[in-house]
Amino acid sequence: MSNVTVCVRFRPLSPRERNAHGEAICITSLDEKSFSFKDDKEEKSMFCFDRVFYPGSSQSEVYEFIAMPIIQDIMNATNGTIFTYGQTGAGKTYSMEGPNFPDSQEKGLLPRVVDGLFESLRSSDEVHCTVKLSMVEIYMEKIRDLLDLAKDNLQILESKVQGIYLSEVTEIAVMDPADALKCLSRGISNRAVGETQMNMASSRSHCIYIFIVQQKSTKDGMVKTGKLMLVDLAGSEKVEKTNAQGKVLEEAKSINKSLSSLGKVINALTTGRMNHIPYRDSKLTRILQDGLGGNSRTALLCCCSPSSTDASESLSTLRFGTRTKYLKTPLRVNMNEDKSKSDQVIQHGVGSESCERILNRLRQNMTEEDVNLLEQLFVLEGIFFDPKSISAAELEDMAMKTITELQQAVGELKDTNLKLQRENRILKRKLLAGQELLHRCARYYVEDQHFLVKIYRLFNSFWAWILN
Ligand SMILES: Nc1ncnc2c1ncn2[C@@H]1O[C@H](COP(=O)(O)OP(=O)(O)OP(=O)(O)O)[C@@H](O)[C@H]1O
Repeated sequence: MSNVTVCVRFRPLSPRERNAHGEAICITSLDEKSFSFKDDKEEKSMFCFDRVFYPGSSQSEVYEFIAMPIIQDIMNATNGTIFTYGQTGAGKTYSMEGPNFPDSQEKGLLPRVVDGLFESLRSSDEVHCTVKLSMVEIYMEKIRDLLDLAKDNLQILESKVQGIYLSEVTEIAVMDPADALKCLSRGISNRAVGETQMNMASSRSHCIYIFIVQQKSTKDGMVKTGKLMLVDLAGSEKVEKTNAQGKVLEEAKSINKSLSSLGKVINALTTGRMNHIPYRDSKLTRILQDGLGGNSRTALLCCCSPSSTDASESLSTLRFGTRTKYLKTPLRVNMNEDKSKSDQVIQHGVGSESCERILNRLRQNMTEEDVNLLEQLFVLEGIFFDPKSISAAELEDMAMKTITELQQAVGELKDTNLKLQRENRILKRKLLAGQELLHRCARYYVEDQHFLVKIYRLFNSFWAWILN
C-alpha cells in the first residue's frame, strides 16, 4: 500500500461566488473517489483520488479518513505529515484549524488531531509518554518561531538521531488536550501579530505545526518517537493572475518558488530520479524532507473552490494532487534504546543505488541463498519493488495512473496546440504588417528616385543657364 494518501476537498460556493456567477460549478460527482471536471475551456476530464470530499462533507469525515490512520502510525513510531494545498480562499485553513479555532463545532484537523493523539496515548499504560509541540511559519524563506516571536530566523539542521530538526525552536511539553490547544491558540494569535507587524496576510506564509510524541517503555527503557507535522501551505495561485507588484510580487515569487520546489521534489520521488532529490531548494522542502521521502506516512488534502470561475486554479491544484498520489515512501519504525544507553538509529531511505546493483554487490560477498533471504526481507520491509507482489488493487492503481497521465498529457497537448495557434496568428499578423511596410518603403524609394532625377535635371538646366 502506498504511504501517501491524496484527497480533494471542494468547499461550498461562497455567497460572493453565488451572487456573481450563480450556481455554476466545475465538478460533477461520480462517486466518493472520482469526479468529472470541466475546465475553463469547457473540456471535461475525469479525476480519481483516494477520497473526494464534496461541499456537503463534514470536518469529522475529513479527520477520520486523513488523520486517524496517521495518528495510529505516530503511536507505532513512524512519522506523519498532513498538508493542505490550494489557492487562497480554497479552504485550507478551514480544513486545518476550523473556523474560530479552537472553540467551533466545526473543529478542523488540528484540534481533532490533538484529541486523537491524547486519546491514543491514554490507552497505553506500560509506557511513559510525552508530547512536545512547536509551531513555525515560513515567510520569504525565513523560519519564524510562532511560540517565541523573538526567534525569527530559525536554522534547519540534520542529525542521525532526530533526522531533520529546527535548531533552537521552542518545544513546549503539553500535558493534555486543553494544554495543547492553549499553546496552539497562542501560536495562532502570534501569527496574526506578526502579520500586522509585517503587513502581510496569512495566505502568504506556510504554517507548520509539529508534534513530537515519545513513548518510553517502563519495562526495558526503549524509546519510540513519532513526529507529526501539519502543514497549512500558502496560497498556490499563479503570480500573473494576482496582478501583484512590489512587496506582494516578491512574496508571491517566494511562495511560487517554494511550492514549485515541492513539486520538483515530488516529481523526483515519483519518477524514480532518486539520486538527486532537491530538498535543499527551499526551506519548505527541507523541513518536509522526513515527511516526503523518508520515514513517513503522508496525506495531502487538495483544497479547491467548486466555482467555474476558479476552474483553471483548481485544475492546477488537481494536477499537483495527481502527481503526489504516485509518491511512495518506505515506512520504518523510529525505535532506539534510551539515548543514555545507545545512540543507535534506523537509516532513512534506500539511497541512490539501484536494487540490482546492491544485490550484485552482496552476491560478491555472500552466498546466493543469503542474498535471496535478504531480498525477501527487503521486499517484506517494502524497500525493494517486487513485481510478483503487486496486488489487483495496485494494478488498478497503476492503470489509473497511466490513464490520468495520458489525460494530463492530452490536456497539456491541447493547451500547447491552442498556444501555438495563438502564436501562429500573431506571427501571421506581424508578417502581413512587415510586408505592408516593405511595399511602402519600396514605393517611397521609387518615388525618391524620381525626385532625385528631377533635382538632378533641374540642377543641370540651372548649371547650363549659368554657363551660357
Ligand atoms: N468546507 C467548508 N465549509 C464551509 N465553509 C468553508 C469551507 N472551506 C472554506 N470555507 C470558507 O471559505 C473561506 C475561505 O476559506 P479559508 O480561509 O480556509 O481558505 P484558505 O485556503 O485557507 O485561504 P488562505 O490561503 O487565504 O489562508 C472562509 O470563509 C471559510 O470559512
